[in-house]
Amino acid sequence: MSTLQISQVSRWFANVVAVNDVTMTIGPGVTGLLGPNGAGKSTLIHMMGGLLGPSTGSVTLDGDVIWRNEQIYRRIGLVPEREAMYDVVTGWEFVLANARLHRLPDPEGAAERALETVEMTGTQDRGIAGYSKGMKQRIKMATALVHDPPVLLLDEPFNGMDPRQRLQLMELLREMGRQGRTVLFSSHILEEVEQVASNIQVMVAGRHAASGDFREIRRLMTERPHQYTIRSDDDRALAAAIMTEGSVSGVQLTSTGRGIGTHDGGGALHVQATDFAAFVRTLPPLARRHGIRLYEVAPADESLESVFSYLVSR
Ligand SMILES: Nc1ncnc2c1ncn2[C@@H]1O[C@H](COP(=O)(O)OP(=O)(O)OP(=O)(O)O)[C@@H](O)[C@H]1O
Repeated sequence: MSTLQISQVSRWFANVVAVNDVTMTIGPGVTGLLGPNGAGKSTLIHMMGGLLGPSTGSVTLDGDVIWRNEQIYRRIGLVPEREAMYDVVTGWEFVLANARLHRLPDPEGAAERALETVEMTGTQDRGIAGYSKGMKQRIKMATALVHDPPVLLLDEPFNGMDPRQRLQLMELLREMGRQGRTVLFSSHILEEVEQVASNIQVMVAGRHAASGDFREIRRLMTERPHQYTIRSDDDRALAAAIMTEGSVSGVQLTSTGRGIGTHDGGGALHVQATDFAAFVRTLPPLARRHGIRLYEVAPADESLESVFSYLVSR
């Protein structure tokens, strides 16, 4: 059982701060590292995998510093995001070469086991150049697993996979977690992370924004104030009616200048609801009671960015 500890870690590149004062603990089982593009996930994974050193702070595995510690690399397997591989060799040759680089006592046996784990024995003698994205991903996975490491790090492993390959990889990661390995993978898709990870760490703009199981992360996201844009045949009357609702914390009317109160095609009502479920439930009967016709109710801030910025600003 292995534990990665990231303590007050920052990493910058010239004047770009990629990772900003992050502290987190990653234990056995599957952890999802969730965050939008540019959040610093790859940089953090590279530091955990020993490819990069932190500018400040420390990254350790079971108490041992990872950076420039050759001995520790035997305990870590890293599946990088980039595609580049030695296309001229076969899957078997590639995995075997990695087994030899690790100076394993039985490189052939290790390569065979790793290829079996990722279900690539049937196609292991074909050139990598002819593999699909998912197959390449599995070969990368086999090279990361060839020395049977207790820690497995994967950078955006589901990118470019078709649904079937995605399900297979999810099952493989779950299995690795069940075996007691410490598995961490990055993703920018909450649903993906939810399905595999028992623990989620959220990163936004280089900072550690939240952590917990998917229920806690979901709750943080759904209980945040929701913004809606509403169009109706009488926005002004609707605004007045909505203001009496307990689930609403703010109402604002905008118009195109042709008069508020009648639907002129450009005006709208902007509502901030604190209780998302209650608001959605009460709006239609409320409009009916006041004889107002609803044309459109649209969430105004459903982008991933806004969800994450909310998490960060808590
Ligand atoms: N080698 C580098 N040199 C300069 N800037 C870098 C370098 N590596 C990362 N960055 C910058 O650090 C920030 C975080 O990048 P990082 O790749 O870690 O994020 P990410 O969450 O993995 O995003 P993505 O999913 O797009 O890879 C970005 O602004 C990126 O441009």
